[in-house]
Amino acid sequence: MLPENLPVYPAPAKLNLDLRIVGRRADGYHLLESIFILIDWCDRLAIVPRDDGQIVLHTPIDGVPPEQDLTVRAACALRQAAGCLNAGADIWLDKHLPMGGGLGGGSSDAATVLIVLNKLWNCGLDAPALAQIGVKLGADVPFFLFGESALVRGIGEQLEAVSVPEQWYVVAQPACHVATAAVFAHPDLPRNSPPNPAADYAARQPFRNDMQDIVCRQYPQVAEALAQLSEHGEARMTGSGACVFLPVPNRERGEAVCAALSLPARCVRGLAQHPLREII
Ligand SMILES: C[C@@](CO)(OP(=O)(O)O)[C@H](O)COP(=O)(O)OP(=O)(O)OC[C@H]1O[C@@H](n2ccc(N)nc2=O)[C@H](O)[C@@H]1O
Ligand SMILES: Nc1ncnc2c1ncn2[C@@H]1O[C@H](COP(=O)(O)OP(=O)(O)O)[C@@H](O)[C@H]1O
Repeated sequence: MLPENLPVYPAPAKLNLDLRIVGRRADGYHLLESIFILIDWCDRLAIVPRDDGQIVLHTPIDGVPPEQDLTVRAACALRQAAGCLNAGADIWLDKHLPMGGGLGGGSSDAATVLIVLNKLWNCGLDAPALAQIGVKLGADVPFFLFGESALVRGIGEQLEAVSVPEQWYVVAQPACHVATAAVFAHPDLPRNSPPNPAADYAARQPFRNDMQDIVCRQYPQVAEALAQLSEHGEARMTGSGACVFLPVPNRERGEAVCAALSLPARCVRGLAQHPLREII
């Protein structure tokens, strides 16, 4: 899928271990408090600069026009912000993460492009400048640029590091795509969880996801996936779904749970840091 002999840049997925809606902005966007972690399930990208000013995605995704792909939008936004208007790039994306699954794949792809092209084009932008570009592409992009477990607040732009114990997870993939905007617009969505600014893994427990009940009502496949996973422990939905996850003590246990489910699932490990952390 990627050309041979080129460096491969990973774009890891995220899980929302805890997700609360604590209010709403004047423009209708919801204010969240969420513990985000990175996991070792990744899209893979190859990125090579070109000097004719063109940004070419060689691997368009079915149903996503290249100019709307978050990789291309990230490259264009960086070029604009850095003022290097003649910079171009060849981009190849080897997509592994389910789309619209609440795993943040598109945002992570965008973050990886920002990190890598900031170096390859010698833009010299610092992390806050990249995050400012990123949040306009997607609410989860600043988290991927932050590069470690975080308490994320606002709509995704306020980040604070959180120490999360090393952990394995089973991630199960119901056969549906959740329309995030419709879930946020639902009249019965809980919007008033009490704010709790403590960036502390233990103090925030028990974890929950304020979007989960509405999504389960509207998508029986998500409810069924949660019911199956819950037979093995405390399962929850990630983001606005559709994927659901279960913490497990080790890989062996995770593989055994996957084998017992009747839907696609994989055992993944939490990452302490983004694999590109050293070049962020
Ligand atoms: C809830 C999270 C948690 O990570 O879900 P996932 O997308 O990862 O599942 C994200 O914050 C999702 O943010 P984002 O990725 O920007 O959502 P989008 O699909 O772009 O938003 C679609 C629509 O949902 C509403 N929206 C989105 C984010 C937010 N904090 N409040 C909102 O009210 C807005 O109407 C927006 O136009
Ligand atoms: N590179 C990309 N990868 C995934 N989705 C993309 C990409 N570029 C644009 N999109 C669009 O963004 C939507 C949300 O993608 P994704 O980040 O995978 O979901 P989620 O926010 O639920 O984790 C997709 O349905 C797709 O239309």
